[in-house]
Parts: sequence; C-alpha cells; structure tokens
Amino acid sequence: MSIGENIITATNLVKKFAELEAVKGLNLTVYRGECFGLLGPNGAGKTSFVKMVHGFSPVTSGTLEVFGRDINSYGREIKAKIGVVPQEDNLDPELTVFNNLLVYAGYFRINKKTARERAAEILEFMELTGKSGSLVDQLSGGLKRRLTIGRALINRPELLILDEPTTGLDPYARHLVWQRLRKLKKMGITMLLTTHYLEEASQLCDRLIILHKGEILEEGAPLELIERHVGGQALELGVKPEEHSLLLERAGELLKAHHVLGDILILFTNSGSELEERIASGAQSLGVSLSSRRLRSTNLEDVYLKLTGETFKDNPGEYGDGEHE
Ligand SMILES: Nc1ncnc2c1ncn2[C@@H]1O[C@H](COP(=O)(O)OP(=O)(O)OP(=O)(O)O)[C@@H](O)[C@H]1O
Repeated sequence: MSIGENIITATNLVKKFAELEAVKGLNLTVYRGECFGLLGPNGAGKTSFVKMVHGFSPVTSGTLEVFGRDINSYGREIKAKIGVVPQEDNLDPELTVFNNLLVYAGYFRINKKTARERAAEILEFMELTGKSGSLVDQLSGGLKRRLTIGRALINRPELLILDEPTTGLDPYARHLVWQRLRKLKKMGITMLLTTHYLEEASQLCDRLIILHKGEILEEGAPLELIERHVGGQALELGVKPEEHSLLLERAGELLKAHHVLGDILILFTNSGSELEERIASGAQSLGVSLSSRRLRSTNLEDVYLKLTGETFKDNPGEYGDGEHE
C-alpha cells in the first residue's frame, strides 16, 4: 500500500507501572487508511499502548503523536477524532441500544437531532436496527460487541481503536465483526487493532507488529512476515529427537527454518511437496521411522513460534470456544 500521512507516530515510547515496564521504547508509525495490528499474547503491552494513544493513560517517556500532534498537549483535540472499542464491555445495561448511542453522542457534544440521525445510520450499518429498542442486558455477546463498535463511530472518527474486538465471540459472531471492520476500512477509516487471534491479524491487518514483553519482535505485512521467517509450507514430522539432524541434513537447501515442538519436528520451506518427497525417501533409506507426517500451509503462529520459541498458549484459535449469538 502506498505510504500516506502519519496518523500515529511513536518514538522511544515507554509505559511504566511502578517498576514494571509494560511498553519498552516502542517506535512505530501508523499511516492513514491502514489497519495496523498489535499482535501478542496476554501481557505483551498491547492495551498499555492503545490506552496512551487515546489519551486514557499518560506516556511515561518518549513521544507519541496522533494526527501529527503530541498527545500530552493536544489530548482533547485528538480524542475528538478517535473512536474507541475497549476490551471490556462498558455499555449501559439499563438503557436501550438506541439510547446507548444517544448518551454517548452527548459526550462529544453532538446535538440531539444529529445524534438521532447518526444513531439510526449506525444501527443500520451494524445490522442492529431490529434491536434498537432492546435493553443492552438482553443482547448476546456478539450483538453487544457490534453495538460497542457502532457506538465508537458516533463522532465519525478518523481513527478507530479496537482492543481485542472479538475476544470471547464464537466464530460466526467474529466473522460478522470482521465483515463490518473491512467495510469501515474501505470507507477510509484508519484502524489500530490489538488481538491475540493470529487469524484475525492475518485477515484484517495491512501491517502489524508482533509484541513480546513490551518490545517489537517484528513488523510487516502478514504475508511478508510469513515469507521472511518461515516460507509457505510446514512439514510436520513425528520423529525421535536423536534423528532430527539426519532429516535436517537431508532437507538441505529446501529448508528455510525449523523448529521442534514437543515430539514434532517442523520443517519450514517454500517447496513443500519436493521436501516431503525428499524426506519420505530419505527416511526410508536412512532407516528413520516417522510416526506422523503432515504438510500444511504456514501462518503467523509459525512466525511467532520461530521468533519466540513459544506458542500462543492462550489463543483458542479461530474455532475456539466462545459465546453463541
Ligand atoms: N494499571 C496497571 N497497573 C499495573 N500493571 C499493569 C496495569 N495495566 C497493565 N499492567 C501490566 O502491564 C503489562 C502489559 O499489560 P497489557 O494489558 O498492556 O497487555 P496486553 O498485551 O494488552 O494483554 P491483555 O490481552 O491481557 O490485555 C502486564 O504485565 C500487566 O500486568
């Protein structure tokens, strides 16, 4: 994508909570119109970063510019142009769906007539018109999340911040949210999205950073990161540890990287079928027994694994358990 105007510029940005450095000298730029992702497991520092961007939490050190202005000096102007979807649901449970939007519009001093028009538009866009008069308490998790996203649009934001927008949703509700977010992106809204769903990051983000313990491990487009670190395919082999080196040698120049995960040796490559054939015949001639063999496409999880040696343990994956709508 073409590089446009900077919407967020962080330079040596630090966030400390007493002795704990949650964000450790972050440098990044988010450009207008892109969906920029912060991907990392719980505790990586994602929320700490976004809370500084929307002025909820003060910067400890370094600089943070949003819309070209320092957040410390222009917090109020910046907030007026941002929509925030927080991680926790903070809708008013005692109000109707429609009134939640109206009350929120009041915080931006939007006049009543405009607020009503915008609320109706938003409900239509989020496919919630039929729920306009329902109390929030009566909504499923997926509908509440759609309302929270809709609410964040009431001030027609230029930047939408989404802190784990689909955590806890079932796959169907998650896909509906993704659809809406793609539409918003098409409409030109810049998005800053945190997630610990690798699939979500691949689906939505133009560029992302992988955050690990407050530091950037990598930055790039999802496919670029996959290509850079692991290539297009992974060959998973069930093989005894003492025989790994034989197979790695056999893989030779076809091997881009490898990783050992429990009993499985993972060979990363751009030539999956050729490598599989080579390994299968090699195993036979070397007398190496393979208890399992599986060729699959690579994904961001492989990149994370390669970079950290860890898996996304807390990541339930795209089809993980969730609330049903
Ligand atoms: N208000 C706070 N006071 C003290 N420590 C905090 C506070 N907020 C966050 N932390 C700590 O800062 C670190 C980063 O937390 P943060 O919430 O930014 O991570 P995250 O990547 O957003 O993870 P999660 O998905 O759990 O929100 C964690 O060790 C967390 O315990």
